[in-house]
Amino acid sequence: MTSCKEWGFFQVINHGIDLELLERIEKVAMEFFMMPLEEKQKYPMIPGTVQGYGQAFVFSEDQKLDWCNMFALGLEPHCVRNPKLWPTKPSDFCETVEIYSREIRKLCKNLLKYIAITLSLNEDIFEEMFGVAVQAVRMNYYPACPRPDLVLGLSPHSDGSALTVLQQGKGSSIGLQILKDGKWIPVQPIPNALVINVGDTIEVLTNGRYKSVEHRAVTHKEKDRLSIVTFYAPSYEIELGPLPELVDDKNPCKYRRYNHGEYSKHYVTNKLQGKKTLEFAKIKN
Ligand SMILES: O=C(O)CCC(=O)C(=O)O
Ligand SMILES: [Fe+2]
Repeated sequence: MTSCKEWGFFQVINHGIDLELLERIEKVAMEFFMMPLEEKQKYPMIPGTVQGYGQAFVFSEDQKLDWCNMFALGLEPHCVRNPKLWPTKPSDFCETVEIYSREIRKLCKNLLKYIAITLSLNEDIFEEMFGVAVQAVRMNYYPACPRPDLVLGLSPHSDGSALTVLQQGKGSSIGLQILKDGKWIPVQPIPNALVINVGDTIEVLTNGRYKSVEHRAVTHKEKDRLSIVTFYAPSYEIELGPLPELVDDKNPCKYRRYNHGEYSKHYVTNKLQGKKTLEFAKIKN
C-alpha cells in the first residue's frame, strides 16, 4: 500500500480469487475475440458509447487509432446493463462474467477498506459514500502488430474509476506500461497476480495523497495480448470532492466538488490524453 501511494498501482497476489476462475474468464474472452467478425459485430460499440465490441474513444476520422479491439459491458447496478450486448457465444460467456464480476467486486470493496486504513480514515468511508458502486468490464485484445514502433495498443491515460482491477492474460506479451518520473516503465506480470490501478476518483477523494496512475499499452511484433479490466466507481448520483479529513493548511484543497456522473460523461466523451481529463476537477490557482 505504501508503494501504491508512490506509484499509483500495485499487484495483488493474495486476492482470494479462485485461479480457475481467472483462467475461465481468459478463456471465454479469447473465444469471443477469436470468433468471426460478423459474429462480434452483432454487439457493436456505437460511436460515443463505451459498451460493446469495437474501439472506444474515437472522435474523428483522422484520429490515429489504437491497435486494440475492445469488448466492454456495464455490469452494476443492473440499470447500466445493455442486455442486447451480452453475447450468446461462447455459451458460458455470460455466466463466467457474472461470477468473475462478483468476486472482483468483493476485492474492490476490500481494497478500498485498506486504502482508508492507510489514511487513518474509517474503513467503511468509501463504501458508505459510493452508494451502489458502478462496475464495468472491458476486455482488450491487442493482435500482434507488424510495426509496434508506429502504433500504441492503448494511448496514455489514467482511469476515471476509483479503482481498476487489471488481469493480464497468461501467455500474453508484456504490454502494460506506467509513467513514472517522465519514463515509461513496463509492468512485469507476476503469475496469477492482479494489477490494481488507482483511478482519478481516489486521487480526488484523497486530495492527491493517492495519485491515479498514467498508463498505456504497447503492442508486440509477434505476440498478441489480452487484458481483462474491471472499473469500480461510485454511483453516478453522488457528489464528491476531497474528504475534509484530508484537507488542512499543509494540504490545501486541490480539487473541486462535482457530480460523479458528470465526470464519467466528461471522461468517455474525451480522447485518452494522459491525465488531461482530471483537469475537470482541478482547482486552478
Ligand atoms: O491492456 C492493458 O494492460 C491496459 C488496459 C487499460 O488501461 C484500460 O483498459 O483502461
Ligand atoms: Fe486504463
